[in-house]
Amino acid sequence: MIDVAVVGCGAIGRVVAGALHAGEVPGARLAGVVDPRGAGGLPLLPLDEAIDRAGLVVEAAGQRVLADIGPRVVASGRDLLAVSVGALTDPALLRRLRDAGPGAVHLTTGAVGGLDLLRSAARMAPLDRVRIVTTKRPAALVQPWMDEDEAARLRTAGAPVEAGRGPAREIAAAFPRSANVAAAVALAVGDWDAVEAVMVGDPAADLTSHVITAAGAAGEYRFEIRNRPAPDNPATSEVVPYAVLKAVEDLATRTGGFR
Ligand SMILES: NC(=O)C1=CN([C@@H]2O[C@H](COP(=O)(O)OP(=O)(O)OC[C@H]3O[C@@H](n4cnc5c(N)ncnc54)[C@H](OP(=O)(O)O)[C@@H]3O)[C@@H](O)[C@H]2O)C=CC1
Ligand SMILES: O=C([O-])CC(=O)C(=O)O
Repeated sequence: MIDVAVVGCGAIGRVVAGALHAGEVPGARLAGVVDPRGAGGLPLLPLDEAIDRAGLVVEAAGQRVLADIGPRVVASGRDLLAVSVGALTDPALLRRLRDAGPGAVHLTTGAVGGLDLLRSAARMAPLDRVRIVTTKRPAALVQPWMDEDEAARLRTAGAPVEAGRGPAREIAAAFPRSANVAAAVALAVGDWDAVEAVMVGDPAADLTSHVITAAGAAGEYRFEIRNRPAPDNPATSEVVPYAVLKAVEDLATRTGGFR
């Protein structure tokens, strides 16, 4: 049985911690939740105690928190399941997490699919022309670094507007609550520079979409994902905590079963 600590009790962490606490994940149980805002009735722990008690720490709190706590978690010998994978745009953090050990780092597939096939194709030969176009409700894409005009252009958009376009490394850092998937694609193809990310705000986007395209010697790929936004955080797709729970279950039941 793995004891799991969940850091961050928002749209993702609350569902993950709730399912673990209710005994819904074979081989895993909740050690506690870390969140300065509280844990909505779930057992709340200070970070140090959570790391102490857990075999696996799930980060579901944001890119800055992953950067702050990640190296410490793996250095303590606990495994880390990272949700805010856009933090890995920082090469120094990526290196520290890779080298820190003895705990291992696992990444959730989060809001997207197709990463396994992209990884296989890139292993055969480098992929080029990799792109991810993310379309969400415009308000979810407003960022603190935007000037008034840019933020207003998004907030009042009556039609789709491009909010950002560039290398996955830049876009995943510029939209930390919305473009972790761009980092996930770059990590899957093993090349930050090969992946272009485009962020679109669309007032008619009832569903959040991620369209991933890639081409290379292995073939041509197009994955279109259309996710329902989480009711309490429209920047996050509702399916994400279930991707986390699937990863926790896979880690907890490494022997036997079908994946
Ligand atoms: N890989 C993927 O596909 C996806 C990744 N994400 C990533 O997951 C993150 C979490 O998403 P979501 O649950 O929707 O976000 P929420 O904002 O709903 O929840 C995050 C929670 O973490 C809390 N928190 C902040 N700092 C800390 C800290 N130091 N320790 C513990 N808890 C803390 C927040 O509190 P407060 O509000 O007070 O800051 C909040 O309660 C996003 O920021 C994003 O980076 C999201 C969607 C998809
Ligand atoms: O949940 C989503 O659809 C994607 C997202 O916010 C992210 O990658 O940060």
